[in-house]
Amino acid sequence: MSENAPGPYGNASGQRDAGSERGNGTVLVVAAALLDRGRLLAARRSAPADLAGRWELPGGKVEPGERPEDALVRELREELGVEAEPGERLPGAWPLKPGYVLWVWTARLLSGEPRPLEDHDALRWLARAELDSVDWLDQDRPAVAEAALRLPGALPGTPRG
Ligand SMILES: Nc1nc2c([nH]c(=O)n2[C@H]2C[C@H](O)[C@@H](COP(=O)(O)OP(=O)(O)OP(=O)(O)O)O2)c(=O)[nH]1
Repeated sequence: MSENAPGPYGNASGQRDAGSERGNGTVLVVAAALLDRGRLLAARRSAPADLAGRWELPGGKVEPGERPEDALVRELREELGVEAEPGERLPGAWPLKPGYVLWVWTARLLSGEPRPLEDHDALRWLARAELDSVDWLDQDRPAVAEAALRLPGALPGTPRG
């Protein structure tokens, strides 16, 4: 996989975190579809005000020179207090606010129990049928739908077999 910033969003404008830019003006945000015992971890943001109270996949911005997978491991350690191992990258690159793009990996817990140490004030493990029970950030919904495909159990209304 390319280590470079995703291309299609390179001309996006708006306020950005210059320290996290990856050379084409796009800030790469990495997040985890942390999967454990058939459930996905959802995290409720505590800041900034416009995102607080909404649910997301835990993660954060890739720092200059940092490999995205390393950033993911670092963010999960800082935010949740766990050691985790990235698995597959979900197909897709999802635009967030202007100038930010989201890449998501599945991840599995190696040690620790997630706690909302930073950026979040609540965590929930959700089975596939429970994914709609939290108010996801709008921009996260496509990534969550992709992650849902990695959870066991049919979606309501999906024919079996
Ligand atoms: N981590 C994460 N951020 C998301 C998601 N969806 C979404 O719009 N964002 C936005 C929120 C922030 O504007 C930006 C990521 O910032 P962050 O605050 O999580 O990153 P960070 O831990 O590196 O931040 P910082 O406090 O070090 O600046 O992307 C998501 O699912 N996960």
